[in-house]
Amino acid sequence: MSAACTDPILYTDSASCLQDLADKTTDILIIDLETIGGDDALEAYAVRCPRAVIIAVSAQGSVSRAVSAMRAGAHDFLTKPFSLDALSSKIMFQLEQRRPVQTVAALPVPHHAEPAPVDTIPARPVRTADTAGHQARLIGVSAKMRDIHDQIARMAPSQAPVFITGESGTGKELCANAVHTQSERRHNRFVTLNCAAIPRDLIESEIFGYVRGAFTGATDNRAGAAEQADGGTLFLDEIGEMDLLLQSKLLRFLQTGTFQRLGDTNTRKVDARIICATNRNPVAEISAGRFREDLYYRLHVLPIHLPPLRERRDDILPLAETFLDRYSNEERRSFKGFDADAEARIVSYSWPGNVRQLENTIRQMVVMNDGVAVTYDMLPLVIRDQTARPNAIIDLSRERSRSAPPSRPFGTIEPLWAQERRIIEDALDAFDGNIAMAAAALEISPSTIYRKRQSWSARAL
Ligand SMILES: Nc1ncnc2c1ncn2[C@@H]1O[C@H](COP(=O)(O)OP(=O)(O)OP(=O)(O)O)[C@@H](O)[C@H]1O
Repeated sequence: MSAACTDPILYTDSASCLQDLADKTTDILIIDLETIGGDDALEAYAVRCPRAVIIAVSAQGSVSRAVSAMRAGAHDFLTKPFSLDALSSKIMFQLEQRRPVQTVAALPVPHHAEPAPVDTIPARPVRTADTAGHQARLIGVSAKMRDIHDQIARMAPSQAPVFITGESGTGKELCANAVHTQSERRHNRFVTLNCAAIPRDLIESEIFGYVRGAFTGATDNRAGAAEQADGGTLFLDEIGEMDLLLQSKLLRFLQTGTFQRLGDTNTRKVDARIICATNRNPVAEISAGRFREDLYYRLHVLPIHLPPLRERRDDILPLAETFLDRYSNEERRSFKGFDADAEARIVSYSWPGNVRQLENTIRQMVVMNDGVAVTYDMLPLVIRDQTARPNAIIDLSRERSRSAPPSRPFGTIEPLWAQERRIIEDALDAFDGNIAMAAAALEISPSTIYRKRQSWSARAL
């Protein structure tokens, strides 16, 4: 241990330790949980020293205590009193895991090729797509989209991470899939994990998996998205939704290719190319302290920015025609195209919800009408009338709940979700349905608004 630890420093108060850690490179942290004030405080250390080995020690030696410390960022746990030998072997083990990849591969560390424990159950069905054909093609004829196609073709053969930005509905997931299907990884899986769609405290187990007993309800061993994407591509959508602690774990994964399932002491190694996407401004997120700068630079190797649809109007008609064709076939309608007035309106509309809004609009129109040509009158009111709220078309549940009597289980007290809903809807009204702007004004992420809307729809059913 003395060979591994040079210049050990003993701190007896948390504040000065944290202060010093900001300026020092620290390899090993041995943290007494009772001294620092528990798991919440431990997170601060893990965030401050993402590369350090963290061994938590505590007088309370229960399994749940150890698991919660490890969820808060510790790599291992020791119950007091412990021998120096025990501490030393845990540190040496953790340091071995951090050796460069070729050394780790040579170690007898459980690799993904390790025979699955008998009680291992299949990974949670994270959304995946394999070779081309299971996902729609990324359509675009505008100069901006031609440039994107060109970037995708150049980036696909690389192993480097791709960082995709763009407003919601601009096609970031489709773009990520195009990178995968044009790469040599296309024969393996494309695994998508939408960080905005799962509760924050479950994101880690969804990415890295967990072992039985890691937390209440973990009754089996489960592989996470990273393991499912071995040999293929892991697409982390809405990466801005990850909390800082998990960001530091992701950083470790990117640096070493290794990770541990939640509650596991075995280190696993996978070869997954990472593509991530966000509809937030990553630089602003870094300034606001919500996104780790070092993680950003790790991920932001091959950037792609998808422009909003209103900035590439040449794409609108080809997209609209593709969707018309697709949904006419699906719904058994006879539409063959748009008449001149309908076409002019579709092309001039601002499409604040981007391609997703265009696709939903065409689909809705096809379901509600039939004929050879789409006429101006068939267009939803919000498209015909530019002054109408643009989100009306996609938010039928909201109208339904507005006309429904308010649910007030405790007399005059409005439930929190309803108050929240009112505030969000007012902000949407103030910005003419523009989710990105409403979210910015409320200082929340656009995906939070989407998520809330989903939960309101579920209540309205
Ligand atoms: N260029 C395109 N060609 C064909 N379809 C597209 C294109 N761009 C987007 N779409 C379609 O629009 C919808 C939204 O696309 P996608 O989910 O990729 O957007 P996103 O930017 O990832 O959205 P979010 O940020 O909300 O996750 C999907 O149904 C997708 O198939």
